[in-house]
Amino acid sequence: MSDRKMITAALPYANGPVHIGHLAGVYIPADVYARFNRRLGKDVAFICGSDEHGIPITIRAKKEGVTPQDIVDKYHEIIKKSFSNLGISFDEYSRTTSPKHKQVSQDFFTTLYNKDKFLEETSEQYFDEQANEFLADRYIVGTCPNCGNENAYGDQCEKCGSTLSPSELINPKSMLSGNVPILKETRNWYLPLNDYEDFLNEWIIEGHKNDWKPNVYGQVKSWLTDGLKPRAMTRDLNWGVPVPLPNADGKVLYVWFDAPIGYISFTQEWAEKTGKNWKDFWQSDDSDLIHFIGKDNIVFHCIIFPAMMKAHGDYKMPTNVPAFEFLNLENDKISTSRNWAVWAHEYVEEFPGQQDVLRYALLSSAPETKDNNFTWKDFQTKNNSELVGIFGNFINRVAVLIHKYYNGIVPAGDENAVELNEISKAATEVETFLENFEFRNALASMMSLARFGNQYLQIEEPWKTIKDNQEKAANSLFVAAQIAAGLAQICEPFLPFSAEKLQKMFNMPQINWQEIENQKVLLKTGHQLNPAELLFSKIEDETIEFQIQKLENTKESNKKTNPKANPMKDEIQFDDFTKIDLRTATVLTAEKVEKADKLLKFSVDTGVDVRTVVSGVAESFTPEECIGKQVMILLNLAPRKIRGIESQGMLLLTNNSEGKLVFVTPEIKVENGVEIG
Ligand SMILES: Nc1ncnc2c1ncn2[C@@H]1O[C@H](COP(=O)(O)OP(=O)(O)OP(=O)(O)O)[C@@H](O)[C@H]1O
Ligand SMILES: [Zn+2]
Repeated sequence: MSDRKMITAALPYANGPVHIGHLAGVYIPADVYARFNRRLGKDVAFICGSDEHGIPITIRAKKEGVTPQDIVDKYHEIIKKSFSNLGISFDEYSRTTSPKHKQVSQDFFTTLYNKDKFLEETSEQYFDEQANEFLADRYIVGTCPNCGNENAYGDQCEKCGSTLSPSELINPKSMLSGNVPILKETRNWYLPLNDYEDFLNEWIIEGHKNDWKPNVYGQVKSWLTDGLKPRAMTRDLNWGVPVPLPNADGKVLYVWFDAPIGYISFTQEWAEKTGKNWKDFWQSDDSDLIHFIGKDNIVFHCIIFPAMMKAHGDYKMPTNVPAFEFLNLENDKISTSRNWAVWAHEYVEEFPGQQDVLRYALLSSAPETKDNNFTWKDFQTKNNSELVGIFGNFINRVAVLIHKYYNGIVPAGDENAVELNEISKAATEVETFLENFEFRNALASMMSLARFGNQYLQIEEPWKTIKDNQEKAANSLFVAAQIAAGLAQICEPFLPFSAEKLQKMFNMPQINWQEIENQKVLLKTGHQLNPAELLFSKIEDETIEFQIQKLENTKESNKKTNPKANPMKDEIQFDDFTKIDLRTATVLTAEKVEKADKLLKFSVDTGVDVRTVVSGVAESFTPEECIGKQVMILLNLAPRKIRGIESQGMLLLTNNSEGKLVFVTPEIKVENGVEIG
C-alpha cells in the first residue's frame, strides 16, 4: 500500500454538458475514492479537466457557425461548475487547451520521437481540394455499402450500426464543400502497439488476473488475443496540439495521444500551485495510479496510454483501472444528441440543496459490473425510504431527543456497550469495499449502520424509558449519539454535504478513518450538540411526475423534429434582434461574376435604395430565374468586397432537401422596403 494516490477521472469531452451517466460511471465513484483516501491520510492528487480537442468539436463548431474555441469555452465552464456544485472534489480541474498542456504533450511526443519510438508512414487519405484540407473520417459522407443509407459517415453508418472506413463508402462527399474528395498522400507518426504486446501480456494478463475487474481484464485480453497494430498518433487537422516537428504544418497530435497526457500536465499545473512534486505521483514506486473511466475508454487506458508511458520510460504503470459499465435512463441509452439525459446542471437548479440525493441514488445503482438503469421512481424511493426513512429519521430522532431531554448535552452511558462495535465494523467494511472498488457494497455498509441505529432506538424506546428508568434512557441515547456521530464521519465520502451539516450538528471535527475505527466513543458525556438541521426531505409524486413528463416531451419532440437539423445557437436578447434590419426587396437585374463559378451579382430595389448584392447562388439559379423575384434582404450588414465588387447587404436563402439553395420570400407579394419582424 502506497502513501500516495494519483487518482484520475476520464476527461469529459467539452462538446456537451455532464449527465447522470458520466456521474454514475466515473465522477461520483472517483470522488468517493478520493475523499476516502484523504480520510485515510494518503497524499491524494485527484485530477481531471476538459478534453477540448478532436473532430466532434470541430464538427459542432462548423454546424453552429462558431469557432471550436467558442464551443469548448462554453462547455468547459458548464462542466466545471456542475462538478463543483455536486461536490466532486478535484484537486485540479483544467483543460487540454491550456498552454502547459500543449508544452507537456509536445515534450512527451518529442521524447518518443527522439527515442525512435515512432514509425513514420505515408498513406493515402481523402482530401478536399476546395477546402484545402485532409478529411477526417467523420467529415466524409456517402452511401453505406451495407444498408444503402445515403448519410453514412466515413467511420460508421448510424442507421445500421456498421463500422466503415471511408474507402468503403459509395459516392463519398466532403462535408466541408459537398465536393467529391480526392485521395492524396500524407505522412503520419505511428506507435507500433504490436511491439508492446509482450509487455502488456506480462503486466496485465499475467499480473492482474486477480485484482483487476473482470470486465476490464476481459476486454484487454480480447484486444491482445486479436493482436495489436501500429496506430497513428498524429492527424491532419487544424484543431489540436501541433505536432512539434519541422515540416508538420497542418498536423496535430491524435486526441487520444494528448488527452491522457492531460492527467500529467494538469498534475503539473496543480503541483506548481501547491509546491508538490508531481513526479512523486507519476514516477515513484510509492504511488498508486488509479484511472476512473467508463467501459468505452478501456483500450485507451489499458493499452495505448500504458504503451506510450512505457515508450517514454520514466512512468509507472497504473495500479488499477476500475472501469464502469454504462448507466441507462428509463430503459433507454443515454444520449447527448437525442437529449435523452438528466443533466447535472439542470438537476442542481431543479433540486436545490439535494446534491447528496443524486449522489446516493447514482452510487446505489452505479453500473459497477453490468449496465444499469436509472428511473425517477427509483430515485424517489431511494430518497423517501432510505435517506429520509432510515438515515434522516435516525439522526433526527437522536438529535431531537437529546435536545428535548438533556438540553443538547450528551448524557452518560456505557462506554463499552457492545453496540458501539458496530461503528468500527461499518468503517472497516467500507474500507475493505472501497479498496476493492465495490462502491455499492460500501454504500450499503454505511446504510446498515443507520439501519442498526434505527432498530436500536426502536428496541430501547428511550421516549418510554425516560419516564421510569432514566439511567436506561440516558444510556440508550448515549449509544445512539455515538452511532449517529459515526455516521456523520463515515458518510462523508458518499454524502459530503450531509456530512458537513451532521458534523456541525454534532459539534465535532472531521476525523480520519483510523480514528473512527479505533475510537469507540466519538462524543463524550457532557459534549454539547448544536441545533438540529434538516438533512433530507420527502420528494413528492408531483416532482417526479414533472421529471418524467420532461422526458416524455423529449421523446415526443425527438419523433417530430428533423434529425439533421443543427442544434439551436446561443440564446440572444430581443435587443439583439432589433439591431437586425430585414426588408422585402425585388431583384431588378442579375448577372454572372467573371471567373467565379458560384457568384451572381444582383441589383435589388430595397424600397430604400437600389443597391448591389453579390451572392453565392450561381450553382442553384440562372440569372434569368432570379430577375423579378421578391426576396428578403439583410439591409444593414456592413458592406464587403467580393471579387472586387462591393456587396451591400445579404439576400436570405435556405436549402431544399436536395441541398439546392432557395430564396426566402414573403407568402404573397408585398411592397419593397417593408420591415420584417
Ligand atoms: N451512460 C454512461 N454510463 C457510464 N459512463 C459513461 C456514460 N456515458 C459516458 N460515460 C463515461 O464518461 C466519461 C466521459 O465521457 P465523454 O465526455 O467522453 O462522453 P461520451 O462518452 O461521449 O458521452 P455522451 O455521448 O453521452 O456525451 C467516459 O469515461 C465515458 O466512458
Ligand atoms: Zn448502414
